[in-house]
Amino acid sequence: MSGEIAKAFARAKARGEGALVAYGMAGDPDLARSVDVFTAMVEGGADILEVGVAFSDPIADGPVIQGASERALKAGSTLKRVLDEVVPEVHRRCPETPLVIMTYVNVIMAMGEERFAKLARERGVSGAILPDLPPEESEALRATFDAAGVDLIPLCAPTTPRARAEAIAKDGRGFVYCVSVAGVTGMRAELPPDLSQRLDLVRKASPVPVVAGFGISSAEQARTLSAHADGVVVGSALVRAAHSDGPQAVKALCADIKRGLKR
Ligand SMILES: O=P(O)(O)OC[C@@H](O)[C@@H](O)c1c[nH]c2ccccc12
Repeated sequence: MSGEIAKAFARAKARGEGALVAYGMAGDPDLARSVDVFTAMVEGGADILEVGVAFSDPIADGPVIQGASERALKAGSTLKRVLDEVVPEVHRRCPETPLVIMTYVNVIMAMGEERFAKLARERGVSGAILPDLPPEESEALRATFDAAGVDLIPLCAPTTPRARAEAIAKDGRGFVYCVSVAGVTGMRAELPPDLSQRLDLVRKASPVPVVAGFGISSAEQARTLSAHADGVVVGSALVRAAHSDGPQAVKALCADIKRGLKR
């Protein structure tokens, strides 16, 4: 375990707050300016940063993040450049805030799992989220990441059977990412009514914190979920704010959602 992620959740909890995991696309609109977006998230109160690395076929992403992914690729963003140019600078500016790489398995395989884990750790990465990682491969990859000190953060979906969700949670590193809705990333007006109950079940089985993500964009949604989760992930709403209004809007939206997470 990297330890930094556990500490970030503990700090939020000690302040009586749920944690905000803020997602941004590294390289959107370009590498240097995405560093300013991540910095603004932390200024707005984000507890953990999810650093998106663009991939040409982002199957789990809706239109907002797909658009960001295309802009990032056009700006020349690659995993190597994100680890060389984005992660170290965000880590230097925000040394307390754990950084989690979020990308697709192919991107990691192209670099080599071991090389990625070692380089990521050296540059200041605490964990990784790989939504298309097949379950059969997760054990081997978890061992490789464990050896380097990078937490492989598991996801569970609404379609994951209860026993399976509990097993996933028991092997969780960093935190468990509970996906709120079946489908792709993107803001939603309504979250499923059984989400709270699912979170309660996973949380009971989980030795690590549990967060809800997908579809969350408002303080009100964050408030509802904070009774059932240790934190929430906000992605598309922040990516949209960054694209249309820039870092100050990102900071304001993070601060607003953090208000919803006060217990
Ligand atoms: O965009 P949303 O609906 O707020 O969801 C979070 C999400 O963006 C981030 O965690 C994420 C971006 N791409 C993903 C792909 C799969 C799982 C999670 C993600």
